[in-house]
Amino acid sequence: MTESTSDQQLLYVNDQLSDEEIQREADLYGPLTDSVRGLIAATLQTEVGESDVRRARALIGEAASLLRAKAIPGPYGVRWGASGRKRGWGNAADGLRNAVAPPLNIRTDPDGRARTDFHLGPQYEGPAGLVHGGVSALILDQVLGDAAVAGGTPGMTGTLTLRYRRPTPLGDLYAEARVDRVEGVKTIVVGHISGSDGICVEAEGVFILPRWAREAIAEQNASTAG
Ligand SMILES: CCCCCCCCCCCC(=O)SCCNC(=O)CCNC(=O)[C@H](O)C(C)(C)COP(=O)(O)OP(=O)(O)OC[C@H]1O[C@@H](n2cnc3c(N)ncnc32)[C@H](O)[C@@H]1OP(=O)(O)O
Repeated sequence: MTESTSDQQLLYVNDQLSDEEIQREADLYGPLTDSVRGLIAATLQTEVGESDVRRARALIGEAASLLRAKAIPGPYGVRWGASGRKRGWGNAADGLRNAVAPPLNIRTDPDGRARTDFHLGPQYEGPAGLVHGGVSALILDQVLGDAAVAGGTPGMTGTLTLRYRRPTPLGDLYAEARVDRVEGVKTIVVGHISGSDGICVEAEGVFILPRWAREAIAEQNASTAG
């Protein structure tokens, strides 16, 4: 195992928070994240005068100092509470505490399906009035990955193949994914994003349970059997 792999594994933390504590945190930080999303859109769209822009900068700086007074030093990582509920709240695609993440609320089924209705505002623009192709890839990577997790065969994205069939409009959109097949440590998932005119982007992903996770599971199984 390389040093960076073991450093990365330190970011998987079981912090034993109760479901009530997790919910309290979600109720506190979720709205903060939404406020910052609103700020990002306002920063993009504002046409106020120079003095108001300068005043807004000072207020934002004050808010950032307030929040930084007590903060974790690096990435959020992935945390589990006492009941096993997982929080990837720093995730760039759907982290509850990450204002960069599009506002996805992905629902999953244990048969290996995931879906989400979502809205992309002006901060996700690529071509004029249209969704940036990289943003579509980000969303599909997450939705397909969540389908693999829901089906019980999680993995890191090994390969993600996209076909941009028609321009994706900003606004109300839908994405879904399903596990197509499992081949050993590889889970092949297919999905798409659609808008009001139909499917805009199709995706196929190969999600692979990494070697270190396979070794950890094998060690756990050996110690249980022994
Ligand atoms: C707990 C999990 C967290 C689960 C987390 C859930 C969140 C999901 C959503 C977030 C998704 C992300 O952003 S993930 C971040 C982006 N992805 C990454 O950074 C991955 C970087 N790459 C890697 O870490 C690695 O290369 C892996 C894990 C992909 C594969 O490494 P490995 O595990 O050592 O693989 P290895 O033993 O050589 O090969 C196993 C099998 O996979 C095939 N294979 C190997 N690489 C690839 C590949 N890129 N694309 C296709 N197939 C591949 C091999 O041919 C072999 O097939 P066969 O001989 O068995 O047929």
